Amino acid sequence: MHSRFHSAFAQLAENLQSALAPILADEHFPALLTAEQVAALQKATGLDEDALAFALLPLAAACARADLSHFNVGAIARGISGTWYFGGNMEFIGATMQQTVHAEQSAISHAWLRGEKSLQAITVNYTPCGHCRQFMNELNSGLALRINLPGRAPHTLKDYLPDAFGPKDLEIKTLLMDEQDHGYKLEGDALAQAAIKAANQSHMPYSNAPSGVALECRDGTIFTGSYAENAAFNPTLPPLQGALNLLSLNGYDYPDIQRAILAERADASLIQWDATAATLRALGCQSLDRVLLS
Ligand SMILES: O=c1ccn([C@H]2C[C@H](O)[C@@H](CO)O2)c(=O)[nH]1
Ligand SMILES: [Zn+2]
Repeated sequence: MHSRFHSAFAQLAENLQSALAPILADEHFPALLTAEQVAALQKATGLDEDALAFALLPLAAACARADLSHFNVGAIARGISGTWYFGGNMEFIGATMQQTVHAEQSAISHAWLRGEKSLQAITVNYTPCGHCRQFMNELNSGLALRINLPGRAPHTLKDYLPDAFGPKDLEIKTLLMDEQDHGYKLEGDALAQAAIKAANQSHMPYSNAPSGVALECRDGTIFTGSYAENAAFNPTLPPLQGALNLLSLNGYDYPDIQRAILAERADASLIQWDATAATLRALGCQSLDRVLLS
């Protein structure tokens, strides 16, 4: 089991610990539970889905990388496929606060990048901040998304974001997690192709500037992140954040990054290159290349 889970795991109920132990045994447990695993955990614990998600939250919070605040937020996004995706907040020392990933964004981006088509619910250990409520309002589940918080009755995003501003106000019909393919040809080596593929799936209806990042670890594993824009612009999740989030959730660390590639258009209205290079440099990674989409 990855060391970040040790103390949270030790505090879980015994029946949950026994059922989870084989799932968590892999150092690179992908921080998600398939529908079958969720069903098995329910059977072992007698918990309903909502109660099980709350019981698992300490493990999601253990995925947080809150090196600045030491405030660990955990979230579990439940996909319509039945898979559950963990998320934790990520802070990047040596970068800017704007690079931070909130736990809700982490879980949602995780689900999206793993091919989930829509979300049913999200369980979080603290009340979601305004930025996260706005981020969630970009999703194709819309205001119907269920939000479960400890000690509160389940509500929907509609309750937590009254009088909402969103994609509709800008006449945008394609929403986050809707299937998208911007059709750029896959070229170059495997890492370059992974970055282009991620850019092809990006959600950028406001700028029309696709981008994707691919990170290669020393053991050859590749993680990709797609750019996810938001109607309110600032809650946008850059492509590097998506890739770093997956890498970290899968039990890898920044020194494991061997090579990084950003795919974007040279003539785009918004450019990721400088922010991507700056954040990677802060994490000790100097080897960033750029593939130009054309
Ligand atoms: O809804 C929230 C509010 C805050 N945080 C994180 C961001 C930052 O890392 C830390 C302090 O705000 O908590 C979240 O992940 N979700
Ligand atoms: Zn937030």
